[in-house]
Order: sequence, then C-alpha cells, then structure tokens
Amino acid sequence: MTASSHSIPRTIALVGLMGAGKSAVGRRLASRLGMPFIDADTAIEQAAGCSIEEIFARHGEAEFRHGERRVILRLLENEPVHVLATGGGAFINDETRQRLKEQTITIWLKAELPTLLERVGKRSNRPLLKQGDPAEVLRRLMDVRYPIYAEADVTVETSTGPVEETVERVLAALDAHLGRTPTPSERIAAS
Ligand SMILES: Nc1ncnc2c1ncn2[C@@H]1O[C@H](COP(=O)(O)OP(=O)(O)OP(=O)(O)O)[C@@H](O)[C@H]1O
Ligand SMILES: O=C(O)C1=C[C@@H](O)[C@@H](O)[C@H](O)C1
Ligand SMILES: [Mg+2]
Repeated sequence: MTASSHSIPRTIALVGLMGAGKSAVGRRLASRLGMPFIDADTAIEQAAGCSIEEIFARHGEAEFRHGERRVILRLLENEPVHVLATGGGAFINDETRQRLKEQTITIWLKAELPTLLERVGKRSNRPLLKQGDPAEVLRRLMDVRYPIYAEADVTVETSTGPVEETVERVLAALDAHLGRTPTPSERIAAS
C-alpha cells in the first residue's frame, strides 16, 4: 500500500527552517493525500488580524512565540486530522514540540544552507532574516535548531529537485514510517 492510498491515522506536521518548503510541500502533500491543509503561520495571522511582520514589529518576537504556541495547540485540539505546515520556530518550543510529538507524525524537511538562502531570497516577509545577514542568521539557526528538528519522526532531504520531487520523497518516507509503526487499529486488524 502506498502513503497516498494509506488512511493516515494522525495529523502530519512539517517542521524545519525558513525556506525548507513546509508551506509549499505541505499544500501539495495534503492534496495528494486528500487531507485538509493548514498553515500555522497563516492561522496566526488570521488570529492576530495582521501579518507576521507586523506582529514582530508591533509586539516583538516573544509575543509572536506566545501566539504561535497557543494557535498550534488550538489547531491540534480542534481540527480533524490534517497536514500542518508549522512555522520554523514552532518545534523549538518545548510544550509545542511535546504536543506535536504526542499527536502528530512529525516530518523534518531538511535543506542545506545555499538552498535555503536561494529560496528565502524570493520573498522578504521573514522578519528574522532582516535582523542581520540572512546567511549568518540561517547558519546560527541551523546550529541551534537542527539537533531539535532531528527529534522528528521522519527526516526528508529537500535540497535538490522541484517541489513535486520533495512531495514524492515525503510520501515514500511516510510509507516506510507507517509500515514500521502500525496504528493500534491497524495492529488489531493484523492480529
Ligand atoms: N524541492 C523543493 N522543496 C521545497 N520547496 C522548494 C523546492 N524547490 C523549490 N522550492 C521553493 O522554495 C520555497 C520554499 O518556501 P516555503 O514558504 O514553502 O518555506 P517554509 O518552510 O514554509 O518557510 P517559512 O518557515 O518561512 O514559512 C517555495 O517557494 C517553493 O516553491
Ligand atoms: O523560523 C522562524 O522562527 C520563523 C519562521 C516562519 O515560518 C515564521 O513563523 C516566522 O517568520 C518565524
Ligand atoms: Mg511556511
């Protein structure tokens, strides 16, 4: 059975750095799996009534992180099984990470620095990257965050090829993961 024909038992949460492709891959992955797609950054903007850039500018990063944590916990509590593109910093928060690990299949979209830089260069809506040289900011975030993203259930390299190729890799990785860890109902069905 392939992931696209598997019934996915839990929400799939994509984690990783800015530009890794959580939003772009998540939207296509959801469509391939026939699941709803939710972008946590968009949900935060809707809840705040303004853009992430405006939240950072008016209230600061700490307030954004507070809102991010609350919005993701609410989504996990209230929304049926879906594909969730998290914000790049969400998985770094201890409480959010613990809940994501308990309730979702976590997938780290991993990319090398030059790839991330090329991708984030296309849009200027990421406030953290305006706090200094984007390459230095990303390098620092990689040092701090990669050991934490590595706690995800599944890691998928996204460095080469188009978005569709990354989606195929995620589907294959999901197959392998679901094959290794059957859900309780799958376990009962197989016994
Ligand atoms: N193989 C690939 N995998 C993922 N994204 C790719 C790939 N090739 C090109 N891209 C492009 O890179 C960009 C990735 O940006 P995207 O907004 O999806 O990242 P993100 O992880 O959601 O970042 P953020 O944390 O800032 O929200 C998109 O424009 C996407 O089309
Ligand atoms: O990596 C981060 O800390 C961020 C990533 C984006 O998804 C947004 O959540 C915001 O720009 C911060
Ligand atoms: Mg995104």
